[in-house]
Amino acid sequence: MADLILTDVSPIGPVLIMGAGSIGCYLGGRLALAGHDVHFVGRPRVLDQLRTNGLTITEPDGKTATVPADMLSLHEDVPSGLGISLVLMCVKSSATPKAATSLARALPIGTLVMCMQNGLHNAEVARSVAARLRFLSAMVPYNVAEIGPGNFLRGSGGNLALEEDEVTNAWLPTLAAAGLPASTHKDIRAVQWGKLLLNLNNPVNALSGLPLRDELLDPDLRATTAALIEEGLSVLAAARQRTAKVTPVPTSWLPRLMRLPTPVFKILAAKMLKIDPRARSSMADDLALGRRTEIGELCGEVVKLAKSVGKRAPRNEKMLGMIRYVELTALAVGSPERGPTDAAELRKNIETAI
Ligand SMILES: NC(=O)C1=CN([C@@H]2O[C@H](COP(=O)(O)OP(=O)(O)OC[C@H]3O[C@@H](n4cnc5c(N)ncnc54)[C@H](OP(=O)(O)O)[C@@H]3O)[C@@H](O)[C@H]2O)C=CC1
Ligand SMILES: CC(C)(CO)C(=O)C(=O)O
Repeated sequence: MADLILTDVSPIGPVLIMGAGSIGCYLGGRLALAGHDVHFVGRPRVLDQLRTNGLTITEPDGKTATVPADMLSLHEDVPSGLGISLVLMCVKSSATPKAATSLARALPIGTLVMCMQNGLHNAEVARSVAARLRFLSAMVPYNVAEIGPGNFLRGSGGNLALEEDEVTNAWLPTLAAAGLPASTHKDIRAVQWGKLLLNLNNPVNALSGLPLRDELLDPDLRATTAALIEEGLSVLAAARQRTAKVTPVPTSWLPRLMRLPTPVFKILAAKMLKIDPRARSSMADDLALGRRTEIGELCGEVVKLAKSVGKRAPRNEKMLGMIRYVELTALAVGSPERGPTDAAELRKNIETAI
């Protein structure tokens, strides 16, 4: 039953979603449900599902709504001449250069592109290949998973964070009215680093083969993530890089919190555990589909920052190597050939990395 309602067409110009995947379909779906003219650029694999089933959005409280297939504007290439007023860049980081190039070929000079991706440098990378467009950074705090054909579930909470600029400030009411509350931030880099520290859980989640909630309830897996975050925090301190708080508790508390016994963790981290039991990390999706992951944009950034201040980050180096190995052997985690990584062994590997 549809609990959310398609509303009237809005006064702003069309929005283009570059990369119709989990995040793109959720954000674009919310805007379409609010009556905006949304154009989705994606792969036939995803677009065919949307053509057959429409686009369904499910919220954490179970509320669901569908944009019918005949109301979706789906494209395999970036369309030109539509007067696009905003692009949401939702491809994985490794796809940014190609996606930015395609956008620049089709869209007018100065078109606003908000990079909604994890990691730190997508906007700069995009600018370096497509300087004629206006790329800004943003951060998505919540998880989105495809739970059925064309059905995208937001599995956790939080508000979008956008790089502060007069143009992003102007978009806030529109986004909020579409159910996408957002705030703007002068120091978006600090926000991105805060999110990156949380994303150090992505490889642990991906290797575990478990949904996020189950993974966070395993003490060895939590301790593995805690070890990666702890190292990240010490590198950030050495580099004097600020991080913004992106969780209910300050990021610096996370290692201690995550090492608590599970019954205590369950109580103290109750808000953090408000995750749909089906939610998994974006890196788990990548490994399951045999795709390149964003490990270089996550653990790789900690390793790079450490080098820049004459240090090393052995735990993040180790995790980077482990994920690269899985990518190279291209066997899905959880498949009979590979199986999930043993939690206690993973913890030992990371905690003792030198
Ligand atoms: N999923 C989540 O819960 C969260 C994800 N993020 C971040 O958001 C970003 C997007 O993640 P997510 O939505 O999970 O990724 P998905 O892989 O689900 O979606 C991206 C889609 O874009 C497609 N694509 C890539 N390049 C192009 C192109 N040039 N033209 C058309 N389509 C293209 C991809 O196809 P193909 O696979 O063929 O490349 C894929 O279908 C990532 O940086 C991720 O870290 C942030 C917060 C939460
Ligand atoms: C929301 C979160 C932290 C979930 O792991 C994420 O960013 C991801 O899956 O990439």
